[in-house]
Amino acid sequence: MPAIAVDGLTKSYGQTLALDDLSFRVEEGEVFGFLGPNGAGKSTTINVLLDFVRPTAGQVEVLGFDAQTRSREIRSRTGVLPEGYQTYERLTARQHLEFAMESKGVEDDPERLLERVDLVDALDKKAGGYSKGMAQRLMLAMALVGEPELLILDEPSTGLDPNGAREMREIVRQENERGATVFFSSHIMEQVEAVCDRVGILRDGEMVAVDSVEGLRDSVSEGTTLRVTVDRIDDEVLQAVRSLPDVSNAAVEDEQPPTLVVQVEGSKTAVLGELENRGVEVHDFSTAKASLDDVFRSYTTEVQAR
Ligand SMILES: Nc1ncnc2c1ncn2[C@@H]1O[C@H](COP(=O)(O)OP(=O)(O)OP(=O)(O)O)[C@@H](O)[C@H]1O
Repeated sequence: MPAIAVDGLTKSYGQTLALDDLSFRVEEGEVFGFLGPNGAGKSTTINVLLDFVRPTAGQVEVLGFDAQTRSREIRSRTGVLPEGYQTYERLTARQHLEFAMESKGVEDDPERLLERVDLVDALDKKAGGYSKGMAQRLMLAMALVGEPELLILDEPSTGLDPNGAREMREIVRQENERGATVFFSSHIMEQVEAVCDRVGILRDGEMVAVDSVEGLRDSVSEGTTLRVTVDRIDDEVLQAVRSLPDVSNAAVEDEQPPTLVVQVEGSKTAVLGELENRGVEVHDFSTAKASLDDVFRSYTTEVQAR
């Protein structure tokens, strides 16, 4: 049974088509990153999963339960960190957690939860005085209440400094090791790259790619960037490299020392071999995979590089 099964989900807000026949699965036990630019439909999708928003068309199941008719069962088994959190100024962290326990009908230990998110010092402090990062940590602790089967985190690193973001990633890993499925939306490539088994990229309400980070990287045309430092580059050499079958682009990056930057689809040895055949001495070379940022840009900008 998939943890999340979305089939033909469409959502219109009046004239605005927020989700357009969206289908995807999140398998049990995986960490799934849900990426997309502003307005792509990430929050709308999450709101449908939790039955805060009703679909115009389509089927949605979460943990095997229909999202519309069995939302109570879903919510009691799911930990949610919503976008645009709101803490209650007059309640302490402990009271927030007690409230979360009560509404889910589960028992948990507020102190242990706050230790996990590094907020135990604020146990009995009112949330009115919290920084943004503290409030976000508290919301995360609330999502963790009762060891949920599924965690849905909407932009979880909002308001967190780099340390907080790292700790958040660590918590995602721990929760996943304990057996939870994690579904989180983000604009932040690093977050997704570091913890996700698979990534789905949403654009204008449609899923334009779903794959592992590695698979997505391989799918964009600039698969690997090869940077070669040589003793000389002339036009003839450059043209010869450009006309190799696996090369999509080649350019002179630097004159001193002469450096070629080559986008290769397949093996880099053909490039190095061609240079050698032409009597060009290779001093040094390095390869870099397309970053997830490149992948994201290639799938979500108007003129797709594919
Ligand atoms: N309640 C609403 N009423 C009208 N239009 C809405 C409503 N909620 C969302 N939309 C529209 O639906 C589209 C998708 O919005 P959504 O908030 O789901 O995107 P998102 O990917 O979560 O964006 P962001 O990254 O900015 O949070 C947008 O065009 C948005 O303007």
